[in-house]
Amino acid sequence: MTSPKYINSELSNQFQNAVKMSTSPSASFMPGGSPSQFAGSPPSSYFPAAASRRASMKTPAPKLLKPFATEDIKILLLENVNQAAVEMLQSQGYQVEFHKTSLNEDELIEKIRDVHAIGIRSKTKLTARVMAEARNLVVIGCFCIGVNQVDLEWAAKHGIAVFNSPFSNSRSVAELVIGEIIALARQFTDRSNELHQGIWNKVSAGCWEIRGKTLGIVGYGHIGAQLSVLAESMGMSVVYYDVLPIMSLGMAKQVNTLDELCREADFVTLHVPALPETENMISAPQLAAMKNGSYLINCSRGTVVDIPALIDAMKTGKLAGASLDVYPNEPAKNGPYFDTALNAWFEPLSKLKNLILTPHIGGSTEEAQSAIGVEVGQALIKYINEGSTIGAVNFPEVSLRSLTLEDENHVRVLYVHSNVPGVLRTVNEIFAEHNIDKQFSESRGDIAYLMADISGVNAEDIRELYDKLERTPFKILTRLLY
Ligand SMILES: NC(=O)C1=CN([C@@H]2O[C@H](COP(=O)(O)OP(=O)(O)OC[C@H]3O[C@@H](n4cnc5c(N)ncnc54)[C@H](O)[C@@H]3O)[C@@H](O)[C@H]2O)C=CC1
Ligand SMILES: O=C(O)C(=O)COP(=O)(O)O
Repeated sequence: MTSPKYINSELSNQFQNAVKMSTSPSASFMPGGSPSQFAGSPPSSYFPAAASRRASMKTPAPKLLKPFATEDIKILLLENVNQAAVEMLQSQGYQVEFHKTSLNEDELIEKIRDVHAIGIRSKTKLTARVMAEARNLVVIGCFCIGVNQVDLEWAAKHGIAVFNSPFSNSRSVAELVIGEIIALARQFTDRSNELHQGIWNKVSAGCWEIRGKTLGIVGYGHIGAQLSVLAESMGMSVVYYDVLPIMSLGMAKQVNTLDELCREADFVTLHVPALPETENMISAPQLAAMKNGSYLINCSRGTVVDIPALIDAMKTGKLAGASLDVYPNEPAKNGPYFDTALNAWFEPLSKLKNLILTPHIGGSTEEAQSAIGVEVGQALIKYINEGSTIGAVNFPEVSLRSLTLEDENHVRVLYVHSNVPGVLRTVNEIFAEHNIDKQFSESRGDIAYLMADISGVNAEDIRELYDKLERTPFKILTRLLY
């Protein structure tokens, strides 16, 4: 990491000056944080002992160490993340800036510059270009399942941990799909639209029960497996295709190829992540392999279905219906128009019969959103306050017991580094003069992460530890909590 991250407001005059030059939080900040000592471009990456004591003096109990002045931490929350998360983060004393929508790239670059943490959902694209502008960012919270919107590798290589909520909205998606299967089989969105226009159209031709039909699930993960159980309970047979061999639930049967699944299923539903391998996974050849008069449902990602090919299959009657919740270019905020300039296929699509179009609402239920808010909010707090990376999607997972105020002469070292030979020897030489209470290290690909609790250190020792770790050639990010 070229630009270090956190301020030391006590131990260095240079840093103190930076702190004095800093501005108060802008008017758009949510209430809850106290006036900030936040430096525009903080020159150091460690947390101040005196500031932490200041913070803990303000809140004497409980005895969980606030290892820095929590009110210095800035968090940007986009895309209307749930209020449960907003309140949790505010209650830590962090400065929380909240926006209902995602931001375009220029706005995002402007906003991300000084924040330590950002919370997003599926719309906000955190590209290398955007993240490179973030001077203090140490953690990203994706308040959703998908993490394809973040350049995970770049983030890891620059010491930025990414967390998500791997299954808090799975049930909501599975229930939506069950609703869509019945809606498509009975053409009920068409009947409803007709009656809204005063047209009574009582028909049974082309309308079916779902009992006894076959559901083909592509991607038998959290959502696919949950859906499998629900579908069987309603009398459907289930086949699934996955790149991994996965134990089936109930009577579901794994098939060997996508082609086989397409040939067997009456309903094909997609539950794979956005990956290069899943791009246009359902295109003309797969649609051709599907049964005549079958149905397609996509609640995964817009990249997975080739929409022009789907339009053709609907127009020829090959498909009797389809349901889309996700699209290649989704708008940043709610509003009257879908951007037809970006999505030339939108107009022909919108005119098709028995085609359900929903605005990416698969995970949008009260239950899912509050559970996600709590889960990701907690992960952010654990990482910021304690360095725990349990549940991170791009980082080695490491945790040590919670910090306490038992020993004031204690420091927790968080050291993200390149996974190369010789690091532990070097680091342990740096630690050698002190008492290491606990140390844990884990690697993931090119990145490794070491946490160590060291006791019997004074402010000077801490400063020295920090400087020495910062000078190591394999360092990506050093944070000290005390
Ligand atoms: N519409 C919405 O609001 C929501 C959409 N999603 C999307 O649904 C996706 C799936 O979610 P989960 O079930 O939680 O994910 P998961 O990670 O639990 O399961 C995905 C499954 O897909 C399989 N897979 C990966 N590549 C594959 C390939 N090329 N062919 C066949 N199988 C493949 C994996 O092995 C895994 O079993 C998410 O990645 C997200 O993009 C998730 C939540 C809400
Ligand atoms: O959880 C996911 O991956 C989703 O697609 C839901 O995204 P959202 O939180 O609605 O932007």
